[in-house]
Amino acid sequence: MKLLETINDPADLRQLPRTQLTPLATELRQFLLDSVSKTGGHLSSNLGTVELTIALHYVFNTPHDRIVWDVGHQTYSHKILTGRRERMPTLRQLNGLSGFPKRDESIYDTFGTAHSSTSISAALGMAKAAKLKGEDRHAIAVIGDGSMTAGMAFEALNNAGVEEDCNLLVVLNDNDMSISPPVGALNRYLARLMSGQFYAAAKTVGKSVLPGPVLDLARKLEEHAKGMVVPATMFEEFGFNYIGPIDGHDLDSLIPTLENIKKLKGPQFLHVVTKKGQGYKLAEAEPILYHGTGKFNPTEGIKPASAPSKITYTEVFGNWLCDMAAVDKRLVGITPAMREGSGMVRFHQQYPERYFDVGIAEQHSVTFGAGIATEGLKPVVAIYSTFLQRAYDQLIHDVALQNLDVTFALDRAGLVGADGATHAGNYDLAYLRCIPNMVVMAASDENECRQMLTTGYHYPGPAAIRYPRGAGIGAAIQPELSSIEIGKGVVRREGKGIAILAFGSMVAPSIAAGDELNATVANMRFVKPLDVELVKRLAKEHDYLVTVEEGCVMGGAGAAVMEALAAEGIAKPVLNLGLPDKFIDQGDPAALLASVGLDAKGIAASIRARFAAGEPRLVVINS
Ligand SMILES: Cc1ncc(C[n+]2csc(CCOP(=O)(O)OP(=O)(O)O)c2C)c(N)n1
Ligand SMILES: CC(=O)[C@@H](O)[C@H](O)COP(=O)(O)O
Ligand SMILES: [Mg+2]
Repeated sequence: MKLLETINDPADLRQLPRTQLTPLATELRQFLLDSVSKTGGHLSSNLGTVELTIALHYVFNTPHDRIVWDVGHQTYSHKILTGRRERMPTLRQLNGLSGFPKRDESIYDTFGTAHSSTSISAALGMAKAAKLKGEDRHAIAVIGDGSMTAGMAFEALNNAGVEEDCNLLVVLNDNDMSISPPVGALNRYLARLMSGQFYAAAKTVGKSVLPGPVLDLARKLEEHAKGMVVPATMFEEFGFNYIGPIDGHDLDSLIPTLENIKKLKGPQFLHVVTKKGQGYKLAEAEPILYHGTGKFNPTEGIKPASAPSKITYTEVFGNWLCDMAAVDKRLVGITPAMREGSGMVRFHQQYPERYFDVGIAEQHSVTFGAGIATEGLKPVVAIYSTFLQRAYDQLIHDVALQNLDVTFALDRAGLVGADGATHAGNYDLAYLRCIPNMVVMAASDENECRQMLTTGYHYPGPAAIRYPRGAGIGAAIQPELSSIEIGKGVVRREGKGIAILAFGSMVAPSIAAGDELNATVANMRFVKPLDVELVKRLAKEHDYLVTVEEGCVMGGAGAAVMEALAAEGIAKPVLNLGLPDKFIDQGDPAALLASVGLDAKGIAASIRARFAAGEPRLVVINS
């Protein structure tokens, strides 16, 4: 029997002699590779945290001691060691394991994560709560170097450093990578810490004291960290006891160091150095490619698609950005750490001086853009819908209130599939349309996306263009940079009785539903300003109105239509279709849409169900 198969709980792990941990790590890494190659998932980060995960569960008494994983995209080993090994084939699929920690999935998942940089705050809260309740436990935040760049992480450090009675351990998992190469001054600082003599010295110390007195090591480590290389690290200035850097793949360094730290009181900071993709040569060489993968053959590695696939919205944006930058020198492109995901690799190559990866710092990215706009340049902030949630006040206070000319390219709008509820861009229409000065557009196809980007770019105030993850309907894209009229929708299908007012990605399935019901279908294009004239006309010429959006129904585009009707004093039966008032977990995007009735069949069925009873005109439609 394989060692890994004997571990169904961290308590089993803690029974193993230390000598078995290295073979266990080898098995675990192989299991991870096999498993992720069959399901897809975040491979590079998980390969990098195998030893760290084993060491944390081995040394700490989980789940009594709390581990909070930042982002949580590196928790597959944690899932495997905490009783979920056999469910790994269901990872990131409908009704399967989440790709992130989830409190209702396991008692070992102490805090739900997926948006980065929350772990120190959450772990500090747990540590403080333990003190208040008189409970003796450790709280451990494991945070990557990329996630460490966010303001939230520093807000938490600032707070934690003075909480001297808290048993908080922050483990900085430093692999010198975000999704893309890391950026910024913190990265430089960490590189300086790592390049010092101390790294080698700490490893030697870790080994030489085994199995000697543990407190000795702690003292030695402290001496080294504080005196021999850097007088005081930034983390010590924050009030932490800084230990490291140590080799995060060396269990003989990790375990004694963690055992020592466990005995220390107050806020501790352990700096471990790991390699993204560790143990799988292809991922080590190309950690970005293997950051998030689909299914692949591990022997061959990820191969470029043989047949050209349909262009994605992300590519539409990336191409537009380069084309617009070529004709307008004022254009500046900003990404908060999502160069690849947002389609900005080519722009970075072609216009390095106008490209800004600001790190995982969504709030800063928006206000940075606002500052650039005040000087007459034209910032385009490319940001996933879900991550713009982080920068809501910046959007209102810094951009919209001053009516600054910032264009927001909102990728991953609507359901995103395998990442699930944490990453779904379901709220943007609702949270954007209530902000004065904003223009808010939802693209229904690739060409319209390009036109909307141009329209938003030329609009002299804040404008947001939302588009979904993946490919669109395959519309031909016109090369010119043409605009559309702001606040005007278009009727795409003339029918009778029912008018479907569709937004963005819901236009195509609404047309198919319209064909089935002989309904009129309008592509509304703008959520703000809404085409009120079109709404009035459709209301006048039809008996029933239906709004359809891939966004939350509450407060969304359909609500905008209802408000317009009320403001005009028009009473009309209206059905609002969109995402329900619940979080939707991971799964195949098409299946998820169908599950909430947002495919053509579901739209038609909802319309029939809503308007059939006692509505004679529908008898005509159905006949
Ligand atoms: C608030 C937020 N912004 C962006 C992301 C997208 N994202 C996920 S992982 C990641 C890189 C994180 O780097 P690091 O913490 O160093 O972990 P690593 O991937 O190196 O293991 C980014 C940018 C996110 N999850 N949350
Ligand atoms: C963990 C995380 O936030 C990212 O890695 C995210 O999963 C990327 O999503 P996309 O695959 O949609 O770019
Ligand atoms: Mg990293």
